[in-house]
Amino acid sequence: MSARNPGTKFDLEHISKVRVNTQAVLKRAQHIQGQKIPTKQWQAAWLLKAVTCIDLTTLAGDDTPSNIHRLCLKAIQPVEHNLLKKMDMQDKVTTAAVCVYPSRVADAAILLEAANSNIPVASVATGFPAGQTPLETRLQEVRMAVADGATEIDIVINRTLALTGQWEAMFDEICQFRMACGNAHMKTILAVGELGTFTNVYKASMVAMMAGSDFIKTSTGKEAVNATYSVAIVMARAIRSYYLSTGYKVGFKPAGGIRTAQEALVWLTLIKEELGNDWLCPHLFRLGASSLLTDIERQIYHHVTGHYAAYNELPMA
Ligand SMILES: O=C[C@H](O)COP(=O)(O)O
Repeated sequence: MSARNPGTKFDLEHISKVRVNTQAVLKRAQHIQGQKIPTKQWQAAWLLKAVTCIDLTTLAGDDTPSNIHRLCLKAIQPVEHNLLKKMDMQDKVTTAAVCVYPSRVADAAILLEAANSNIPVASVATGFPAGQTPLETRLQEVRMAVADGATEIDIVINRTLALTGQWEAMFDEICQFRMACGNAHMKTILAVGELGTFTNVYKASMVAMMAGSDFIKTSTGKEAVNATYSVAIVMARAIRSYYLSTGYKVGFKPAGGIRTAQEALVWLTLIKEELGNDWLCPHLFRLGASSLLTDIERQIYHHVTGHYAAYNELPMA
């Protein structure tokens, strides 16, 4: 991770002045989508970069110790060794983190320690996904996840406070979550699909960063609308503006519904264009995804071998 963001004082004047130009954002998003993604010869390398930025996630009601173990083993070796060798990759490639519910943190932490891996365990918390539980319960959840071994905490904001314009109250809550995180890095999920306007998304991004978030994250993956390119542009502009005024680089994590290698390439392009190369690393960019890796593996296999035979699938006669 880069230097921790210590946060700033709550700046009501700055927050009240924010007005986002929706048309300009939509136009920019269209432009990014129409951009040429990396040429074929570079795509395997870009896809490998995407793998190293994935928070490999399972957030399901039927999660058990065994599927958490499988998730961790996949995070330790996300791409087959032979393929890496063919790409002249000597380094170990792992995903950036695993991301699980608080009750499953210990399962992941114990397995990763036994496997001698330092892949961080990220835990969602604070009443994920809706955040509609009492503040004390939400704080307690953060403390328990940290005690069980999570070194990254993905908190959800209180959308009620955002939608009723109580930005300072939201700032105060996030500051308390930050305290409860201790040394763990804090990613703040805005649940953009429930914030109504781009202006609210920008304001929520700013408040989250002022309160000391190390990352801002689009979505829980459980809202009807999750990570979109237009919302990402709004959040990236807020990150850039916060960096210019404080000198601190806050990370960005799109999450929810990201399933294909092609989308991963667009996300990397967007970050490169909006925030620059510094952000193209796991310290400042994560892809939150439960089912993206399979397609990336398939595409890497295709690029390396020249075949489109379905990787990890039975060959057709
Ligand atoms: O935080 C990560 C998201 O919950 C993952 O969403 P997804 O299951 O749609 O990939």
